Amino acid sequence: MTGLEETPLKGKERPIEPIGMVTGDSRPDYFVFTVDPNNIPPLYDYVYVEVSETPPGSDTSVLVKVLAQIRSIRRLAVGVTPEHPWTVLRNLSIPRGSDTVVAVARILGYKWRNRIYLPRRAPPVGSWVYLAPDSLLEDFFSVEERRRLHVGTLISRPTVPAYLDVEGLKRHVAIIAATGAGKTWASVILIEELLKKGATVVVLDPHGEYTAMKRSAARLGPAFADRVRIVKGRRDQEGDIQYKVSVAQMTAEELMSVARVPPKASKIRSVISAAKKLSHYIAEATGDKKRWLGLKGIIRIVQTAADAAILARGQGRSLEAFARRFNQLIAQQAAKHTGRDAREIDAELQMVDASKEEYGRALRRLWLALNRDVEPAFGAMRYLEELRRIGVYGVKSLPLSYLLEPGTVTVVNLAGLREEVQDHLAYNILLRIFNARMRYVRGLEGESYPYPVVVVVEEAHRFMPPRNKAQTRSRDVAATIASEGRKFGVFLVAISQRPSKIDPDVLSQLQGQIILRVVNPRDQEAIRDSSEQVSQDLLENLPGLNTGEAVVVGPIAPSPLMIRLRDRVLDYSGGDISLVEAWAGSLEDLKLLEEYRRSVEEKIAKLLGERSVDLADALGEILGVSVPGDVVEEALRLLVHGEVWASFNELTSTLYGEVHGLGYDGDVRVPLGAASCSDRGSCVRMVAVLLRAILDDILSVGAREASEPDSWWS
Ligand SMILES: Nc1ncnc2c1ncn2[C@@H]1O[C@H](COP(=O)(O)OP(=O)(O)OP(=O)(O)O)[C@@H](O)[C@H]1O
Repeated sequence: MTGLEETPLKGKERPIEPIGMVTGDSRPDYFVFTVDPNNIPPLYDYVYVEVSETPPGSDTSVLVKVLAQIRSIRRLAVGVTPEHPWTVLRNLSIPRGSDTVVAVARILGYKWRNRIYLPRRAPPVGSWVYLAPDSLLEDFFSVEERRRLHVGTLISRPTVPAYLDVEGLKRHVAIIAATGAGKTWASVILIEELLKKGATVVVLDPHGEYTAMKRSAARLGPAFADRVRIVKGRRDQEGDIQYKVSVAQMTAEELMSVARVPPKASKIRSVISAAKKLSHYIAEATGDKKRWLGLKGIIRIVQTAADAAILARGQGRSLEAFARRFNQLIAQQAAKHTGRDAREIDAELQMVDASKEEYGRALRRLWLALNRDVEPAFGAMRYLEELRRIGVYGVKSLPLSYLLEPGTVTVVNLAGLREEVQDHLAYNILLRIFNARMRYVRGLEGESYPYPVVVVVEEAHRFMPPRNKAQTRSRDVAATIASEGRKFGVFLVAISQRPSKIDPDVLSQLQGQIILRVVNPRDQEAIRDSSEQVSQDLLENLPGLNTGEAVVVGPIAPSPLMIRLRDRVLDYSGGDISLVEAWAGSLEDLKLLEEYRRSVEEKIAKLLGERSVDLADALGEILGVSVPGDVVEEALRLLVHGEVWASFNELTSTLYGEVHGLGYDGDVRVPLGAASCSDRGSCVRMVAVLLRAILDDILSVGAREASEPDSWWS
């Protein structure tokens, strides 16, 4: 049979008018057709041709409707060229509609017994091309009702819903797009649909963009009002509960890397790792884990080591004197808290010292690091104190039940944390989830969870960069989840604007892809390299997508889909800013500045025992250097807009701190009463740290202890 004879429905039989005819290059995967100039469909619309095929499992050929999507349309000039001068063209009358319109259509396949197959034959030249009716598209792209995730409509057919297949999540998903193209929107829609399916979802959210979902959860229905939960990484961020990592379960190396102790600071490192080692023995001997196992406990041990080193210097400067003093001082502190006899605890510690080689070795390391100068101890305390202020590192880990709950999305708000800490928390959370599922599946002892978990990782390139580009803790566990998560029911949804900056081993395992507008050629290449399903012509279409339009490929889509994402129900923040709101926010900042000023003035007055004070004078008095008024203003601004941490060493009357923001990043060390300002920047930093110390009541020890009662995990 020739192609024309094969064309099935002609003349009167035709239920709908054709809009074109296959005229050009025709292959099993695409064909070129000439379009009726009075009936030109839009780009990305769907057409079909009827082709005789022998579907798999069938031994006779049948006529099937092969669906195709229009990927390009051109009008060809007839009789005129762009070289024709205007004077000639003006006098030519070319009737409208007489030009030749040629379209290229990418074949998507045909449906046979509920499955999609790709044809083995090219549509015959001369075949009629029809606009696909909605019913054909609905059938072609249908997903079984209980498996479907309703994410939008077909890009060119707002009347045809687009569904993803929840079972496709087993092969993981990447959401990729240029910045501002709608990645977070897409992920929020996916989360809405997963919630409706009763999924357990965890979102690692470095910018705190997803926290707004909680406020709008009830919009999904009354049953969903409590289904969004926020766990915060930083004490002063938005969240229902603080995430906690048990310091005791971290290695000393891990602790020092999150505390950012430089590799070259060997004495400080030695002090921290020795104190950490000792904390286990001291907690055991005193029976008071809460007091000694967390960061506070390790800081207490370092402080005690510094005190013991100073005392030992006056007593023959020997390791023995140091160890004796150290054990005594620890025993005294422990006795105060436990009500036990100090001598009894001291004797117990001496026994540990005598019997446990590790204990003696740790004491020796402390002595070697501190016998000449106790500065490394203060350095160590500064690093640990900075980490402690974040609030995430404590005695016990937050129980997994706060992170994983059936039918609930838990947003882990990582905003405001340094990169190392974000990475460490991501690593800790991914590992706990993976292990909990593995234990459940294998029936092992320990923390486990009975339902599959979807982990959404925003800014995935931060956590899983290529091995040769950057080192992160979370990459290896993400790679393990990407390759083995399927077996244990842990699925990744990784979101990024820079796929080229995601480890290719991980990216290639994310077989489902939701790709929105991508302009950068390197990122387009990364997408092509990671997925066999993204054809060159799809890639070429990516820069032309509008915000909220996406290409979906992989097991999550019934067939490669081009969709317009639906409106979301849940809110998120971090979309384009509204200028009106932003400027109104600046008035809020002014208010906050005033509040800070008033609060500092009151606290300083109390500290100095006066009724009222001039802020610049009073700060100058505490520091021992004159402080100009504009420096105080700038330091207040830094408190409002930046991040300022402070800790205080009573023994040396020295304030330590760290400042980030407004171009003042840096460390600060201020001997109170003997400070000096080398330049304006250092002066601003110094005053900001002092203000922070005053605001947080850490200049008066009694007030600090009172304001921070030990919680069960800190
Ligand atoms: N499907 C959509 N329909 C309507 N508006 C949308 C859609 N998707 C995104 N937008 C709007 O586009 C803007 C950017 O969206 P979104 O924040 O989701 O992008 P993003 O790719 O996550 O950006 P970033 O890279 O900054 O995280 C927002 O203002 C959002 O409201």
